[in-house]
Formats: sequence, C-alpha cells, structure tokens
Amino acid sequence: SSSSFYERYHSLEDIYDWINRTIQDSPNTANLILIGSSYEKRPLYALKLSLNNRPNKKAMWIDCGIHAREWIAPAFCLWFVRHALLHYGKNQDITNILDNMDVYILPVMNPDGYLYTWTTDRMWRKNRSISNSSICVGADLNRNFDANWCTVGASHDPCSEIYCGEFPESEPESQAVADFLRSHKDSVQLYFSIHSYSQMLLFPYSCTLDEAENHKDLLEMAKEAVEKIQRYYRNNYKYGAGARTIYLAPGGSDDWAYNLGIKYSFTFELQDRGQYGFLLPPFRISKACNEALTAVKSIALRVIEKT
Ligand SMILES: NCCCCC[C@@H](C[SeH])C(=O)O
Ligand SMILES: [Zn+2]
Ligand SMILES: [Zn+2]
Repeated sequence: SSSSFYERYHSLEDIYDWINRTIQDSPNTANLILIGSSYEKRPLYALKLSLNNRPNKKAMWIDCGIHAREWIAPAFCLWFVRHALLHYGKNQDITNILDNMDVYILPVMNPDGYLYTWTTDRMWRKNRSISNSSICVGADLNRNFDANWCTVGASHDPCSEIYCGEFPESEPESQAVADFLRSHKDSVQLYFSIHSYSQMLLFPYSCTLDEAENHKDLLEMAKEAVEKIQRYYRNNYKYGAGARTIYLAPGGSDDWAYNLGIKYSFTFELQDRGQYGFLLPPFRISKACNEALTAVKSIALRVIEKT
C-alpha cells in the first residue's frame, strides 16, 4: 500500500521516479520545475503544487536534503506532497493552505551528497564539489549562502564539515535555490528548510545574536507549532532563534531568505534527539513526518492569517 512506500527511505533514483509519477498522476496540480543542476550535473527538480488557478496567489517553499545524511528530510518532502494531494478537499487545514498558497517543494537539494550516503559514506553532510586547493571534497551548503558568510560558525577549511565554500553561492546547489527565490521573492512569503536531528524549530538569526525585526511574531508562531506537537504527539521540540537555540551558523539558507524579504523563515531539525540521530529507523518516519506536518501547517495557517 502507498503508506508503506512513504514509510521507507528511498534512493535518489527512486525519488526521481517518484517525482515523475507524481506529476503524471496529478498533471494539473503538480508541476515539475528544473531549478538548476548539482556539481555532478544531476537535475535539481522542484515540484510546484497549485491546487487552484486563483490569480497571483502567494507561495511557500520547502527544501529537503540540503545535508546528505539527514534522510528523514527528503522523506518529509515526499510525505508532505502525498498528504497535500491525497487530503486536499478533505482535510480542512491543508485545503485552506492550498487554497491560499502554492507550494514549491525541493525534495533533494543535494543529490550528489544524498547518492554518496547510499553508495559510500552514510554520514556524509556536504555536497561533492572538488576544491582546487585541497584533497578534501564538498562544501556545507548551509554555510554557503550570502548571510554573514564564513564568519564564526563556519570554516574556510575545505576539510571541515562546515566549510563555507570559496565564496557565497560558490556551489551550484545553493546558487540554484538563491536564484529561484530571488526570482520568486514577490510571491514566496514562507520558507522552510528541513534538516535532522535534534527536534528544534529555528528561525533567524543564526548568523548573529541580533534579533530579527519580527522576532516576537516568529517566536509566537514557533511556540504554537511546538505546543501542537506536544499536544498531539507527546513529543518535545525546542524552538527559538538559531544562534541562541542551537549554535552560531552563518551563511544559512534561512537567514539569507529572511534578508531577501521572506519574513517567515524557519529551519526544522526533525527527530530524534540522538538515540538514532541521522540513522532514524524507517519505523519512526511516520511519527517524525506527522510531527513536522503539524508544525508546518500550523505556521502556514498563521502566515495566511497575517498577510
Ligand atoms: N541556518 C542555520 C540554522 C541553524 C543550524 C541548522 C543546522 C542543521 Se544540520 C546546521 O546547518 O548546522
Ligand atoms: Zn542539516
Ligand atoms: Zn541538523
């Protein structure tokens, strides 16, 4: 049954096949967007979910798989798409969201790295770009965006797990996402970057200890989302501005999107808190994804109310 498909992790090839099946099964509502290609020239496919043709609708963006080893993230992107297409018109919350917002979803932002975790090193985090100055491979795509680039919390060392790249947007994957968001910044008003693990809902800033201008708003929205996860799933998530809640992390996609003007910007660290870590077993996928879905819907509904 389809639920078993969504309660398993899938290879890069299977995810590409799933993307093609999804747009074939829902031609009017799911559209394929090629936003660029990876360092090793794999396609960066995003799906656009548009459930009605109401003119100049706003939109939300969800990227998964920026960090290769965080397999629960792509699993969530697939889970979200299936929930949206299956429950639109039935579940009130997702119907309300999709009536008001289009959704851009990038299931695997770092396909080269994701494949590498399936074939070679399960614990790989970065992309697979070759630097001309080192034998070490890969940049941390979540330190490669132009937001206080390569300050405290990132490294200029190509061998570091938090290597910021040669310059901001030096990596094709982060450049593709930045280009897309720049050209859609008037419609995209909500940004999510999905990661694991540690069960946290984070918002700007992570690149400085300064507070975002709508900090109170973001805090309130994150608090409400985390309370819903607690109420429905009895699971605890931390929440707050990234710099104080997890660590200083400059060059992040969420801070950059926020500074672009996407004032509702979140990074989600999904399950768990360290028992399995990045190796979250398949039997935990459904609860992890339902918890994340609850939070994403809660925040999206609030954004619709406020705008
Ligand atoms: N944009 C930085 C948000 C906070 C850090 C998130 C984690 C996810 Se693994 C990181 O990129 O180190
Ligand atoms: Zn991550
Ligand atoms: Zn993480």
